[in-house]
Amino acid sequence: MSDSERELFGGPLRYDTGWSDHEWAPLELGLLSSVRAMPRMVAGTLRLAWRTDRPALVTVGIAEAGQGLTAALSLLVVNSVLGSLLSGGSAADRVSDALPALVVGAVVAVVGALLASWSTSAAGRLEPKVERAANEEYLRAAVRVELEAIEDGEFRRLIDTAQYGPPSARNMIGACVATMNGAISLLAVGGVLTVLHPLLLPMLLLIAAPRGWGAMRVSQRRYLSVMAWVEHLRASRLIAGLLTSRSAAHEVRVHGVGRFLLRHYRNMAESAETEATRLARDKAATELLAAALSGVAALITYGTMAALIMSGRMDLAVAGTAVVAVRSGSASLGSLVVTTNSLHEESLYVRDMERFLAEAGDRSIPYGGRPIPEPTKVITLEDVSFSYPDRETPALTGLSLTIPMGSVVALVGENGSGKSTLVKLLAGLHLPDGGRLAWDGVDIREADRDQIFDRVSLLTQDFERWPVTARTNIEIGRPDAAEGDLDAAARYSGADRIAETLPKGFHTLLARVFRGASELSGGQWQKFGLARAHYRDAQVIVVDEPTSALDPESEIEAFDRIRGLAGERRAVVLVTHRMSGVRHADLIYVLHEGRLVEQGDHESLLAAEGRYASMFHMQAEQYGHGARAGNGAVPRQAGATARDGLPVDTSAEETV
Ligand SMILES: Nc1ncnc2c1ncn2[C@@H]1O[C@H](COP(=O)(O)OP(=O)(O)OP(=O)(O)O)[C@@H](O)[C@H]1O
Repeated sequence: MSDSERELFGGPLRYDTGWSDHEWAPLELGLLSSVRAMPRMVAGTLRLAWRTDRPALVTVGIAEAGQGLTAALSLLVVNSVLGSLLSGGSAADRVSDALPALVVGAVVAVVGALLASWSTSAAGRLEPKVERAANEEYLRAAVRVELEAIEDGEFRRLIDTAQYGPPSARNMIGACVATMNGAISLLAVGGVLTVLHPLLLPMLLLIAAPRGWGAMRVSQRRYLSVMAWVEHLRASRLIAGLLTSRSAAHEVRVHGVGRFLLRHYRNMAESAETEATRLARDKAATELLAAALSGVAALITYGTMAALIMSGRMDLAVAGTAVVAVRSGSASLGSLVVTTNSLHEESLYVRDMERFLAEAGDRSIPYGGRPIPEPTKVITLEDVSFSYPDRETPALTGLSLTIPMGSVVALVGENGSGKSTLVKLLAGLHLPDGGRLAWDGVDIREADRDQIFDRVSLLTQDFERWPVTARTNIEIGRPDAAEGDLDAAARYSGADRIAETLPKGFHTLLARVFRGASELSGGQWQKFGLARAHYRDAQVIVVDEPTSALDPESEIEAFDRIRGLAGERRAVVLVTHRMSGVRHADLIYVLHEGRLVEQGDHESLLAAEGRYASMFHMQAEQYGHGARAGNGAVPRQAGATARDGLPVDTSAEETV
């Protein structure tokens, strides 16, 4: 770590995401522990593949076992050929003796090649299927979990890590096939050697073990080097990004941050180079040590073999076969180490995904439940309380109120008073901790939640700006509708006029990052949001701060339109800090610290001179219009609007 990393970031720059927990995974396994962990990892992959495409898996299995058999057969062929070549007689006789075995060897080699390509094609078929199946399982589980799980930081980390599960499951197929291949060839070679001479197998292990250890160590060193580079690279990319970013451009120039960061950039590059040199030296030393150990083992093995041959206890042909076997066996072991390592790393992500699926299953929104009467007449809350898991003070306490259909209900209160939380409870996104929330007498805990979702239209402050076309941005309000009235929805909110100005009208992509796309202003987006809420055509329409980005004229229009959404069978629940929008609501609920403190219509609440009245007057007085003089009437014609769209008392204005 460089001084600059210490000074700028307080240490190495590591991500605080779920996947970063596994960044060091390849260093966790030693030679023995990887052998021990192999059956578990292979079994996990096989289970996944079995669920996805059994014929392909069986094909891979047969082809791999067949390849093991061909490896064993080819060793026996080598033994037989060497036996013929080293026997007595003329050279021509010896070669013609060896000919049948050579032909068998050629056939075995062809069969082996065919089996290898059969296995490759079946594994290639299996891999994308496994990834797709795992991806679908992951995404299906993710969209069904309760909102509370989504808001839980630990669970979010799990969702984040689990997204790497599907590609890892795919990679595991390849790694598993390679591991199986290595293990089967090793077994085949071991089996043949044992048959040829009982001492040959221990000799193979003796010579192959240092190679395996060396391969494992070199791969770990290489990984360590990559990781050291990654952290440096990450830090220098961050600095380079800041130096060229638009948002930092002002301070980079005026405050001299450019010079400061450039100095650190150079400092980090220098220490990265020093580290790279050190690692290269270390790697070379490890490789040398592994080669020396392997050389010593080879010396012992070949020395023993020579002694055995000279004492007549080993046939020369067997010794020749053993040399070939030892070479191919140690190569198999080397690649086995590498593939087991990657199998281990990938399996960690697959395990995370399995953990996610299990937890998501426990935290998912249940299917089915009691049906809700159609159409709903009223939503009632009786003594409802709700706390967020990580908060000590409840967000809502003892809340009793009703939302009758056919009315406009406004929720007002200071920041953090619980309005948005109440909205989430109404929409069925959270369940109350205490009390009862019922749709026409059906408690939400027992109700069919999908039916509730179906009857709610949600336009929140941070409603989604989908990176799709303008048209789909409205139609996504009810994505499965056979045919909705797009024109009426767009006309309703004024989105039609915005679409006219877009290069491809309603077919314009709304996402600045893509070529040919357009971006809307905040207020224009809100009009699309309103159109979406209209298009959804639901029974309960919840609008949370719908006008914060609108200009005064549009805001007044928007409030009129939102009120217009209410019908005999519909209710509009309006959350806003703009008191001008609240005035015409049929019912106003005033929340304070999670409790309902006042309720009534605008006139009665003003007359009560309580919290609502003081909030209303305070907002009006801010603009110096002496709202207390009148009843706080808000002009409904754009011409008489205050410049910022806040309540204006026209009679007071005349006085002023
Ligand atoms: N996802 C959350 N996790 C934990 N606490 C939350 C969460 N959302 C809101 N809260 C807390 O619950 C309380 C009520 O918040 P809520 O968002 O319902 O208030 P609000 O009246 O809508 O506020 P605002 O006017 O600022 O939108 C606050 O104390 C807030 O900090």
